[in-house]
Amino acid sequence: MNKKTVRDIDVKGKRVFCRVDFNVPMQNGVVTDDTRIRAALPTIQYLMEQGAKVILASHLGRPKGKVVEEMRLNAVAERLSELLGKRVVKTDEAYGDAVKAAIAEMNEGDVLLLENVRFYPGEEKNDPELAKAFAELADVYVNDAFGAAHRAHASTEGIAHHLPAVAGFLMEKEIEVLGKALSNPDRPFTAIIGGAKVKDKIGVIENLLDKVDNLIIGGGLAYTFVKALGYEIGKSLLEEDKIELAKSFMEKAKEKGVNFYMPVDAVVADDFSNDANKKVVNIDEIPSDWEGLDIGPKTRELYRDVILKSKLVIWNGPMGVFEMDAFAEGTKAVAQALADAKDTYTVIGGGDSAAAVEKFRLADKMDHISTGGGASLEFMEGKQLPGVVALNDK
Ligand SMILES: Nc1ncnc2c1ncn2[C@@H]1O[C@H](COP(=O)(O)OP(=O)(O)O)[C@@H](O)[C@H]1O
Ligand SMILES: O=C(OP(=O)(O)O)[C@H](O)COP(=O)(O)O
Repeated sequence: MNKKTVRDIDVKGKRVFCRVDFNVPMQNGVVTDDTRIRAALPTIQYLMEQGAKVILASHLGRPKGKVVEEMRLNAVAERLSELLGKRVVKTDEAYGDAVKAAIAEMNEGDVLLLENVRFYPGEEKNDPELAKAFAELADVYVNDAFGAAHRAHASTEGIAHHLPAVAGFLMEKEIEVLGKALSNPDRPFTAIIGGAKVKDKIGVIENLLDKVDNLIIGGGLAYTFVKALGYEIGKSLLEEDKIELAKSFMEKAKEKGVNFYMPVDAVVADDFSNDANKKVVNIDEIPSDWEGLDIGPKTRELYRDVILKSKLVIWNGPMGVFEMDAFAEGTKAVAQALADAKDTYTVIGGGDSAAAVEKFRLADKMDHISTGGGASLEFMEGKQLPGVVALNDK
């Protein structure tokens, strides 16, 4: 990465404003998945060891510029305290006199967590006044919030123009791993794209066709491609106005010599429910009243073979409606193949794919699970991430 990192600056005795992505799932005021908090620990612990006063800032959810009680960061501060084995002070605001007073009390190595930065309308608008107010709290800015790096907000972008601005270790690792995957990939290089956000992901496919040897399509996304081949897809997910684009991608794949893999069979159901009647059919035999909710057994085998022969695989988006056990087998099979592919570097991106890998207890078998869904996709599309661009060059 051509950006400075925490290693390139002296932080001893300095107040460090460190933007993290603590946008974690919560239920009834309890953090239900602390992956993103744990992912930021190396940077936080490094700053503590170096004698910095660590001021952490994050968003949680989308409160739209207002205080939403359930989106306060108190539970996050508690979880972080447990993980660090040290009390983390939490302020009820993210800037202003009370916050300044709390910071003035800090000793070297102390950690303080500001309130949800999205409680202020200026955050998402990247308001220069708010960016300045954040900057006034500190001497140095560190961005370790890879998951929010595709957002040009006051705490991810604006503030970087007022202070020495460097990347944290998580940011560095994400950019390095994803960058390596795209710039100098080990081959065969395979991308697996699934999930349901057809509109968001179709752009990624076009870009990936310039880079990969194999492109595997699954999940709800696949049916627009099946339709493009002229087959009946029943009530399966369809993005009607993307059919022509899907056709053009299949042609582009042929021109470029990219192996384009689509499901050859599917698990279809007569209802979108775990208890629906279901059966396995060939992909050109989907009954008109049924919908495809998972890839079938032949497809699972085909995809497994491709994965095992690959040296690098990036995976974004589940193969089926894995939240329902009846349609989880396809996603599980792909996750298992990735876990079994010992000589293959595996990168998982996207909230649901990461959750699926966790659900099947295979997370520790993957080489890299990205903390950013939208961010990793935008990065893989070749877009510049504003949160990274704003940091100081090496
Ligand atoms: N065949 C399908 N039909 C409908 N929804 C599907 C299908 N396959 C997967 N999905 C849904 O796609 C969702 C995840 O899609 P998406 O948000 O694009 O993935 P990610 O979060 O990994 O980027 C899951 O909730 C899953 O149930
Ligand atoms: O959870 C996040 O994005 P993701 O679901 O795409 O991984 C990030 O914290 C960014 O949140 P946002 O999409 O509300 O800006």
